[in-house]
Amino acid sequence: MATLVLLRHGESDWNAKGLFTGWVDVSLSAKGEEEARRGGRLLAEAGVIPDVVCTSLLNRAIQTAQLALAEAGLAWLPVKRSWRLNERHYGALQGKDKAQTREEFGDDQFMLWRRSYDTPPPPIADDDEYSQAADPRYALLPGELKPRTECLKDVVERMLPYWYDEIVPELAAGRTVLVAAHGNSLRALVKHLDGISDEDIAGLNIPTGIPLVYDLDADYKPVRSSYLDPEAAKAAIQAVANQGR
Ligand SMILES: O=C(O)[C@@H](CO)OP(=O)(O)O
Repeated sequence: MATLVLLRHGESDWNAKGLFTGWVDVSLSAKGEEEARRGGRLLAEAGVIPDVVCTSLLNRAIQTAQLALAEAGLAWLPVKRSWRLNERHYGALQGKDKAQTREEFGDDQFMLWRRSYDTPPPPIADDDEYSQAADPRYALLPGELKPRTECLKDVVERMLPYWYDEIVPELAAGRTVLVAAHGNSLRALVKHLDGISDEDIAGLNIPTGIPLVYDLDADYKPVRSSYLDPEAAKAAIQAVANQGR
C-alpha cells in the first residue's frame, strides 16, 4: 500500500484579496503561513511521515512545504520541484478581481472560465504586467510548453507526465510522497486518481492547508482518501466554492 499526501498551499495574499492568481508568484498571507504550520502538525499527529516532497516552482507552494515540514520536524527531507505542478495559468484573468469579473461578465461566463473542464480564459499578452513570458524560471521550457492560458484539461495533460515519471516511481520504491501544490493542479491530480468525469470535476474544490491523504493499491488507484481535519475541510471547501460572490 502506497501513501500519497496532497497539500494545497495556505492562503496567499491574492487569495485574501480575491484576485485570480495562476502563475503570478505571490506569497502566503500571515493566515496562510499559520495554515501551513497547522498542516504540518496534522501530519505529525496522524503519524503520516513523508519521505520525499514535490512542489511547484511557485513560492506559495514552496513556503507551505517548508513551514509544514519544519513543524513536523522534517525540514531536511529531499525536495523536487516542477513547473508541471504549478497552478493553472489563468491567462488574461491573472491579477483581476474575481467578484468584479463575475459582475462584468456574468455568472455563467465566470464559472465557465473558473471551473469548466475545457474552456480556457483569453490568453495573456507577453507585455502584460502579470505575464510570465520573461520569467527566468521558465527560460528552459520550449515555447510550445509555455502556457499563456490554460483550462483544467491543459493542466491534466501537463501534470500527468510528472505523476507517471516522478511521483509513481517514488511510491513504487515504498516512499510516502507529499505533493505541495495548488487548487487547480491538485484538482487535476484528484480528477485522475478518483476518475472524476469532465462534468463533475466542476464541483470539486480543494481547501488551503489541510492534508488530503490517499492510500493507493498496487496499481496506484485509491483504496481510501480523507482530509486530516474533515470538519475544517468542509467549511474551507465551501469558502473556495463561494469565491467571487
Ligand atoms: O486564482 C487562482 O489561481 C485559483 C486558486 O487560488 O483560483 P480559483 O479557485 O478561482 O481557480
